[in-house]
Amino acid sequence: MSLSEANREALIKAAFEARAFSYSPYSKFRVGAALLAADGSIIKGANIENASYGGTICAERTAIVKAASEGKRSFAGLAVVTDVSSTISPCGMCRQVLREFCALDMPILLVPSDYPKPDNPDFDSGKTASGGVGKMTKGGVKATTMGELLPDSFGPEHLELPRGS
Ligand SMILES: O=c1ccn([C@H]2C[C@H](O)[C@@H](CO)O2)c(=O)[nH]1
Ligand SMILES: [Zn+2]
Repeated sequence: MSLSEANREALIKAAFEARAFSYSPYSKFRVGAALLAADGSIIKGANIENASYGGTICAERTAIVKAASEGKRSFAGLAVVTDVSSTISPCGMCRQVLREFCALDMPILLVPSDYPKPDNPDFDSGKTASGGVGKMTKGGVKATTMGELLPDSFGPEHLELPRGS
């Protein structure tokens, strides 16, 4: 699976738009996520914090729960942007929640807050990002996939397996 250039740009723009609605008075760390659904629509989500702290919901889960609860359960890509210029990866809990609905080869774009970063030989090299999964791509975007972020994962298909007695 791969994203067209137009879809990639639309998804990145939507992630920035989503970030504007972050409710993050405690961490002051805004996050925006945008999911491209199989029907071509884009669903946005922001992190929504809570005075209890533990009730906080990340941007990625906001987006996927918004989508799934409106009947969209098949996706072609995800983009995530935060307030920092290094690329930030979804937390463990979000990876598992995304895994429920996203194919292992679904592209995930991790976008720096200063996107597009100026040209740099590494940014279009397709090199593996240092110290982790994914490839560096145009504008400083780290491109990875669901399966790279959550290898050897547990998913809905495993509940269909025959059970031992
Ligand atoms: O991938 C991430 C990482 C963090 N956060 C949120 C949760 C919390 O509101 C704030 C700080 O952890 O950032 C996200 O939304 N997505
Ligand atoms: Zn998360």
